[in-house]
Amino acid sequence: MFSLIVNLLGPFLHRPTQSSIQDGPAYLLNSSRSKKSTSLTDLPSTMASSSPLLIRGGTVVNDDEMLKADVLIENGLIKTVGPNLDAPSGAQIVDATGKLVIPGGIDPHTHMQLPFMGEVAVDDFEKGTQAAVAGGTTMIIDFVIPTKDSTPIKAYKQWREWADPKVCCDYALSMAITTWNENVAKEMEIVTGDDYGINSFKFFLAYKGVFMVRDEEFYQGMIQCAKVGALARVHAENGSVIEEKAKELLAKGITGPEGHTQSRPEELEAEATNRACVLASQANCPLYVVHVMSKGAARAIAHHRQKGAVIFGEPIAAGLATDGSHYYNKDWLHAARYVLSPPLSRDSTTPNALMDLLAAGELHLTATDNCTFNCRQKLAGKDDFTKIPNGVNGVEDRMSVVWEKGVHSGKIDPMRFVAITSSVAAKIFHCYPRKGRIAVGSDADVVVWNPEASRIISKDTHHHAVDFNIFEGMEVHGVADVTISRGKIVWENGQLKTVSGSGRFIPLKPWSPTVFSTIAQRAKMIQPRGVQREAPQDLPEEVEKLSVQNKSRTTPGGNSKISFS
Ligand SMILES: NC(=O)NCCC(=O)O
Ligand SMILES: [Zn+2]
Ligand SMILES: [Zn+2]
Repeated sequence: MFSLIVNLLGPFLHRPTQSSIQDGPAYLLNSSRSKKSTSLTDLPSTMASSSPLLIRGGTVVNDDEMLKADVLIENGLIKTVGPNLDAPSGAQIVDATGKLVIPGGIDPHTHMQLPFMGEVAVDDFEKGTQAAVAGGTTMIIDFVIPTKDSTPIKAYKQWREWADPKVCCDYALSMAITTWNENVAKEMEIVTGDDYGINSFKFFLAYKGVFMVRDEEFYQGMIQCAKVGALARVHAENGSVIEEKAKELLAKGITGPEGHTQSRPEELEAEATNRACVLASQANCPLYVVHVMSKGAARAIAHHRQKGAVIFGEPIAAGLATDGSHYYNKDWLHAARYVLSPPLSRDSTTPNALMDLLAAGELHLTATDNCTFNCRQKLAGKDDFTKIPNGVNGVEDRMSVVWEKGVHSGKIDPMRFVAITSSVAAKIFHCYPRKGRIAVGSDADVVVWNPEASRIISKDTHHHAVDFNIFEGMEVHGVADVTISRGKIVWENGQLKTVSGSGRFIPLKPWSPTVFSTIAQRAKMIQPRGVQREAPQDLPEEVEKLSVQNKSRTTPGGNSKISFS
């Protein structure tokens, strides 16, 4: 299969002597952030002093090229990319013959140790990032989610305290806006500054009473996003109608996990996605729709993009590889394991359709929404499906699932694979080419990917803390043989070699050019326009008389009491 792909892609395979970063963001090289920031002069001693690594004999794959080249890594960075490189003294050699050398995966949507629905997700920042690197992902973007009575900055500090000592690969943060007031607007501006490194905000249109915001709050939040150069992200479902439907189902005695999917029909995802796109256009704000689970939602995104809106669509591994038939399984626990929101599609053709849209460029990148609750935690909803903690695994298996459904099935080539698992995320979140590219000067987050190997996914062999796997028994081709994080091997020969806390926080700058170039220009074109007029004159006498008569006239059947003010 792989040799076939290489032959087909012959014209793309060139052999430059060296690749280089053209537009590396200078701020990353002289950052003056807190201890856990990304300054390259502030690497942990384990990394700074690690021996050079030479990856030999592989095919380097970026989102726009495939080339036979060796990759030399020193001090956590890619030092050289080129053919037949000499090994510096003391270098460790990684043999990549017959394999691909790809940028480490970036999962832009995870919830490690999220407190949610009365439970805390069991994959914490340590287990979650270990699972990530075991599957070839070397960076996650997790969400700070303030409760309604907290503040963005307080919550941000909490997330950093949770993550910094535990992460085994690099990570960044996105932030949810769960309430709206002047202080929130002010803190949004603060956290997009250098000291915090947030460049996207997520709005929930679901989870009423918990995280959900009203349309006017969402609209105001997006206006603020556009002002501070941040991307708006949205969980698009109609939370108010979902709540009503859930009550109806419970009243009819439907208490099992099948009620979860029936209370959240796909139309409610499509409606909210469409609404989010409309409101984003009104706010002239770029929009990123997380976990696109249905054809209707994808269609809404495509419709608005065709009208020129800047919108990105993110399907997740679960939605690409499983469907909603599980909710009707006779075994309650089996069905409950698949409860996430929006739910898996009940249309069994949806997973393939979502992959087709990724192939066609109508959807743009993949994530996981990794948010794991074990069987005991899922049982919190045994008498009422609305109490089953929402969330599933994915961070370990995403790369293999996307390879299987995309490349192995012949829908996409390895370059598109790199794009939708890594480079597009790096571009959207403004850390490209530091991340998401094999190039001189980039962070040495590199995976030796074996396109010929296959594995069977199972809870018995995965590295998550959770006690089941929604992909259980699935055979996937494409396996991470070696994962390198910041120049250190963290996964090899089926063994983790991680150090807790060795991952770094990656501050993300606002005004990503991938996201904002058209938005900024459009802002200039759509300034509100007033009309210069003479001051209104008094009405001519005969018109004045007529309007007095009209006021006193009664219509047949009486005057309407309806007021439109
Ligand atoms: N998706 C899900 O069911 N759980 C995590 C929270 C969210 O992203 O909605
Ligand atoms: Zn969500
Ligand atoms: Zn999520």
